[in-house]
Amino acid sequence: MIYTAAEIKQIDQTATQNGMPESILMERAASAIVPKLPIESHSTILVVCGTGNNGGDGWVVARELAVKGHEVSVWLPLGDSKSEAASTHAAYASSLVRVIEQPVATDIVIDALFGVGLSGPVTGKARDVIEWVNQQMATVLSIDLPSGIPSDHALEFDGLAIQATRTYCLHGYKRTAFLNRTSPYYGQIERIDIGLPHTSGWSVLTESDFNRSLLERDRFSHKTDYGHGILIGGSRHLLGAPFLGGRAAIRSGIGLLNLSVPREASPFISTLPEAMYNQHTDVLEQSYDAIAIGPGMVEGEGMDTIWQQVKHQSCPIIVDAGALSTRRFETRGPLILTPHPGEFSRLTNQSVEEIEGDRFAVASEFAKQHRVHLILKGTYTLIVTPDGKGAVNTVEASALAKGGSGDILTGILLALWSRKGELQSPSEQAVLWHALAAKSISRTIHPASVLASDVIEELGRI
Ligand SMILES: NC(=O)C1=CN([C@@H]2O[C@H](COP(=O)(O)OP(=O)(O)OC[C@H]3O[C@@H](n4cnc5c(N)ncnc54)[C@H](OP(=O)(O)O)[C@@H]3O)[C@@H](O)[C@H]2O)[C@H](O)CC1
Ligand SMILES: [K+]
Repeated sequence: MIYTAAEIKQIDQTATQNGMPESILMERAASAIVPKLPIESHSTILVVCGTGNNGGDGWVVARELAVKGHEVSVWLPLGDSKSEAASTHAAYASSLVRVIEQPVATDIVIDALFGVGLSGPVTGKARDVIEWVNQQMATVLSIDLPSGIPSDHALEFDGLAIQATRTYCLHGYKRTAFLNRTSPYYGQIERIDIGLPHTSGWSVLTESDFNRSLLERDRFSHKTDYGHGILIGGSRHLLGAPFLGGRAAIRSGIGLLNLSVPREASPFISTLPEAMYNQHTDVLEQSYDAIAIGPGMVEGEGMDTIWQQVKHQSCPIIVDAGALSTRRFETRGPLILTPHPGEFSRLTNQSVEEIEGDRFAVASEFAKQHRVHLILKGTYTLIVTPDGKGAVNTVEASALAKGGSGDILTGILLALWSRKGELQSPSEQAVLWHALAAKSISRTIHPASVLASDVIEELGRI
């Protein structure tokens, strides 16, 4: 689960009001973190504590490590704790550890300077402290967040934060763990359960969330059980995209596929004989289980006429690439938009920087406002439902950073949305499958060298 700072504070406050004091939560955090710390018996440890509750967590971790016999120093560069819970822990812990005035080089630095209480870019003496930590050769282990990293968005982030080796995120992840600008500071991330209830609208997708039964087939099934979709794509100069999407749809198990392509694509039809063909100028007569429109399309070239027909269909409609260029949100069935940040910038009139700096909020707002399913592509693709809730894909695959990848995702989406509503979250599963196939093929072919078609062939191998 992923939380904003305000959500964490709310959960914290509810717990406190119902008899679960912050000091106990700190205790829980520390006892969950300490066994996970990559610390050897001879390691020297410096815990850098700030004045808030993040510092309080640091104090309890320091105490526990000292009790276990480690050599621990605590540095309070910003002065004594201001929080009551943290001060209580500090009072006892300071009798067990060495409190130092000047920092010394150690093997391990535990960063408990700032957590979700940081607001805006770091000011004052803390800037020097962060720079000092970043100059050390030590393994840096951050509690909750790498200090200096904001929790929710990167819009005001000025680049000054602790570079962690590893970050232990309390209760849930923070949004900035999945933004391009801030995620590198986290190092490896690990979530720490502190026994609070989960209430977030955002979840994290990992490899284990991929539903492997997607690939199962009933021995008595028929092609119509797996859906009939149509992919409309291509333009005079972009003829490959619909074929990539179509092949991906077939490799993702679609029962029947129509490809609607421009007349100029005729020479390529023999490359995908498994599909049935239409031309863009044909009337959409049949009803389909899902429609995908856009790969390789450009504005003009009959797009408006095609859209007029498509929008009256009541099945799910996946809109990608060229078909995203105009704001078409009125459909009878579910509408699934798949922009990359540049396309999303044109849809929202916000800059790419604004979108990338605050993806979760911008994507959620847009999905709610237009009542659409949104797949905002990127290293951490967001999959948002019309209620503004969503998931972030954390299966990273650098092989996807090339032309053709989006067409493949559209094909997988078409196949999964065609399956007559039997799947729980077709968009999430499609994004995962796409990333897993790319990750899998990258084990035998270097990611820089992987072709979009290689990813398609891998779909059936994971
Ligand atoms: N439910 C949970 O997950 C729990 C998490 N816990 C931990 O508590 C912190 C949050 O603690 P909080 O006290 O709210 O805040 P911090 O410790 O992160 O930081 C507060 C101090 O930061 C100073 N500050 C704020 N902004 C700036 C800035 N731009 N530059 C410099 N300094 C800044 C602020 O100082 P002021 O003098 O301005 O007030 C505060 O002193 C959370 O992250 C977890 O680690 C709890 O353990 C309980 C449960
Ligand atoms: K921290």
